[in-house]
Amino acid sequence: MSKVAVFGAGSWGTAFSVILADAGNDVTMWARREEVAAAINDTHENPDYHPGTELPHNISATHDIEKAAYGADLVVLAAPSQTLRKNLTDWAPFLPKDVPLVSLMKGVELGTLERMSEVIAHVTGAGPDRIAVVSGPNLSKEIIRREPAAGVVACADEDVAKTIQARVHSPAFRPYTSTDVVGCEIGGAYKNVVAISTGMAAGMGFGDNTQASLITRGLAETARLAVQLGANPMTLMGLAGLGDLAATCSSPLSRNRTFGEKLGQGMTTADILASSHQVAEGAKSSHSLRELAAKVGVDVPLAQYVDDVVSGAKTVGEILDEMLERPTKAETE
Ligand SMILES: NC(=O)C1=CN([C@@H]2O[C@H](COP(=O)(O)OP(=O)(O)OC[C@H]3O[C@@H](n4cnc5c(N)ncnc54)[C@H](OP(=O)(O)O)[C@@H]3O)[C@@H](O)[C@H]2O)C=CC1
Ligand SMILES: O=C(CO)COP(=O)(O)O
Repeated sequence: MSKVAVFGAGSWGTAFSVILADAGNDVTMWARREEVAAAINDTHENPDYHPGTELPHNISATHDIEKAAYGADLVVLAAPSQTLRKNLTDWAPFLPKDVPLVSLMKGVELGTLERMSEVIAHVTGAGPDRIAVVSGPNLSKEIIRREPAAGVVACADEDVAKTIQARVHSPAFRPYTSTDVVGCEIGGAYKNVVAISTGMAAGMGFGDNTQASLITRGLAETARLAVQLGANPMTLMGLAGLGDLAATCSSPLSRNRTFGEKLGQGMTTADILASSHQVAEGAKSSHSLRELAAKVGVDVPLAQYVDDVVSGAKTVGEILDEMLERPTKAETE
C-alpha cells in the first residue's frame, strides 16, 4: 500500500487523512503534541478535534518528524498558514526527495504576502511540478462523517494533479483536477475573509439579502485580485471559488463565519481568539490579502473593512456606514 505523510493533526489534517485512508492509502499523521499522536494510535480517535469519530485503522500518528516522513510517496501539509514557514523549515530536512507536496492551507502569509505554494517553494526548493493544492467546499466535520463532497487538486503539472487525484478519490470524495494553483489558493484564502464579513452581518441581525450581497461582492473582489495575479477567472466560478465561498459563508460549522458573527455581536478579536483554539484564517489573511491587493493595484473594500474591524481600528457600526456611503458604480467595474 502507498504511504502518505500528513503533517498536521487538527480538524482538516485529520479529516483529510480519512479521505486518504478510505481511498486506500496508508496514512501517518504528524501531530504537534505527543498526546494527540498517542490518542490516535491508542483509541483510533482524535479527541481534541473530532471526538467520537472512529478513524480507519490504516491511519496512525507520531510526534516524530522522521518517522512520519519515512517511506512516504506523498506529503500533505495541514498547518495554520501563519506558522507553515516555521513548521516546514523543521520538517523539510526529513521529507523524501522528489515526492509531491500537497498544501491544504487557505491563507496568505503576513509580511511576505506569499501564498502557501510560494512558501513551500521557498522553504523546500521544490519546483511547481512538485507542489499541489487541494481546495473546495470541505468543512471537516461533514467530510469526516463521509458526507458526499467534491474538491479540486491543482498543480501546474497536470499529470501530477491526476496522480494526486487518484490518490484522494474516496467513495465519498470526488476530486477534480486543475492547473490553476493561483486561482485555487486565492479563492480558498479569500472566502475566509468573505465568511467573516457575512458572519458579521448575521451577528448584527441582518438576513439573507445582506449576506447574499456580501457573498456576491466578495466573489467579485476575489476574482479581481485572482485574475490580476494570473488566475483563470473560471476557477473562481468553480469548487475552489464559489463552491467554497457558499459552504463557508452559510455554514454554522465555519470557524471564519462564526468569528465574524461574534464580531458582529460586539465581541473583540482578543476575546474571540481566547474562546477557541482553532484557526480562523481570515482574521489574519484579511490583512495580508488587503496588502497583496494594494501591491498589485486592486481595489478590495471588503478585505479592508474586515481587516479594520479585526484589528480594532473600526467598529462594525462604523464600517457598515462606510460601506453604504461608498460612491456607487457599475457592477462589473
Ligand atoms: N477545518 C476545515 O474544515 C478546513 C480547513 N482548511 C485549512 O486547513 C488549514 C489547517 O486548518 P485546521 O486543521 O482546520 O486547523 P485547526 O485549528 O483545526 O488545527 C490546527 C493544527 O495545526 C496545529 N498547530 C497549531 N499551531 C501550530 C504551530 N504553531 N505549529 C505547528 N502546528 C500548529 C494544531 O496543533 P495543536 O492541536 O497542537 O494545537 C493542529 O494540529 C487551514 O489553513 C485551514 O484554512 C481547509 C479546508 C477545510
Ligand atoms: O475551508 C473550510 C471549508 O471548505 C473551513 O472553513 P473554516 O476554516 O471557516 O471552518
